[in-house]
Amino acid sequence: MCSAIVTLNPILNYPSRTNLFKPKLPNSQPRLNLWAQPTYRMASPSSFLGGFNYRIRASDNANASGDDCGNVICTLLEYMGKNGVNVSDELAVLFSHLEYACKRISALVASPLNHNIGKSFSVSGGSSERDKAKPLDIVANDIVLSSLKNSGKVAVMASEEDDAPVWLADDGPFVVVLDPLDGSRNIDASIPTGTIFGIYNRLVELDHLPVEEKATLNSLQSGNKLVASAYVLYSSATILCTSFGSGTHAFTLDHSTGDFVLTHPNIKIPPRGQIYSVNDARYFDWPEGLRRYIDTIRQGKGLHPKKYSARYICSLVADFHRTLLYGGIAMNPRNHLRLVYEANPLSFLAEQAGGRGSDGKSRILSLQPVKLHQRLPLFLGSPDDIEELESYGDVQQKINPGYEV
Ligand SMILES: O=P(O)(O)OC[C@H]1O[C@](O)(COP(=O)(O)O)[C@@H](O)[C@@H]1O
Repeated sequence: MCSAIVTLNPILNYPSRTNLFKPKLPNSQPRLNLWAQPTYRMASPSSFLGGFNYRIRASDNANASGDDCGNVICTLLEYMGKNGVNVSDELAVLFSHLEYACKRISALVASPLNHNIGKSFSVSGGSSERDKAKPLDIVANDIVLSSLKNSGKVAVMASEEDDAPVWLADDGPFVVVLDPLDGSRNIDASIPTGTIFGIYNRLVELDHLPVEEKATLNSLQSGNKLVASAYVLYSSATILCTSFGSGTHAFTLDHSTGDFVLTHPNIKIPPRGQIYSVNDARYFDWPEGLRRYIDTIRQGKGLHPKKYSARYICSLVADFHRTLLYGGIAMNPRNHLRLVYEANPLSFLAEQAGGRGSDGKSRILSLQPVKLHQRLPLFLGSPDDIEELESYGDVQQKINPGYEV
């Protein structure tokens, strides 16, 4: 873990860069030398955090293997290199393009112009008014699609916003599944939103199949085959939280340099929390087991003898991010969230942080998706809380009348 000392520098010192958000690794650039000259900056540059002096000190329990970059400011790109988790160059290129896409989405959701986007769009689809894609969903989807195309590393992209997966490159080593802008109906009130993505290897044994078929089958891989996953939270800070299969780590966007900087190495979810997160206006549609569980923990009569508190933003990435840091359970007990685009990537991050992802009965990552847009009940969080919840048996909401709000 790192500890930080932050002091205010009265002279704001933004670097005069014109290309803050350009991808660092254009597709065409050969990357043989990617890690040869690490660009570590020593701590305390006065420009960092737009005028804050910031020192990072490795604390006693800092990862001895050095995978948190030790005592220096460490960007996501650096972290992926030799002194960090040492992912393949191909995965690093893909991630740098995803990073770029998410910076663009971050700028978009914070832009004073985003409310105008709705006026120039008409969006169809969705079974109810609330299920319709919003204009920003479509724009975010296009941003990610173009970044993935440019990366040259992706065979197929399957997005929550598209009816079918998009085949991009026969020789792309990866498959990307994503929800480009989760919680977008919160945007008009400036409530946090997020992007979620999961990355699989392309299944080369399917290469001979027709494009449509191999695109679908590649995208329907079970969550335990994930190579990496991540979410990006667009909130008071823009945070990219990721796992490459060796722990869960979060990076915060430094708007003054355009870098995602490692701020939460090796996140460990508390074994138990004291917060439950659910839309409890649905209480009367819940099964008896779930009602009993929530009634019990609210009163402090559960296995953890403390009264639980409720927090519900109604934006999955934000509710999950808080749960990862503080512990407890983030849940949506009805068939609403998607296995492929949301439940699998977030369960991977939860497990890598010592937590769990469950549908109320089974481990999410062990489920075999049968449909791209398959929905299911989702419970994410602290291992002891999830275990206690599951012991109530009947926690999946079967009544799903289609809520207006
Ligand atoms: O209406 P509910 O059941 O509270 O669902 C809220 C959940 O739906 C979401 O908005 C996702 O739904 P969409 O994919 O339809 O946008 C999550 O961000 C949020 O956690």
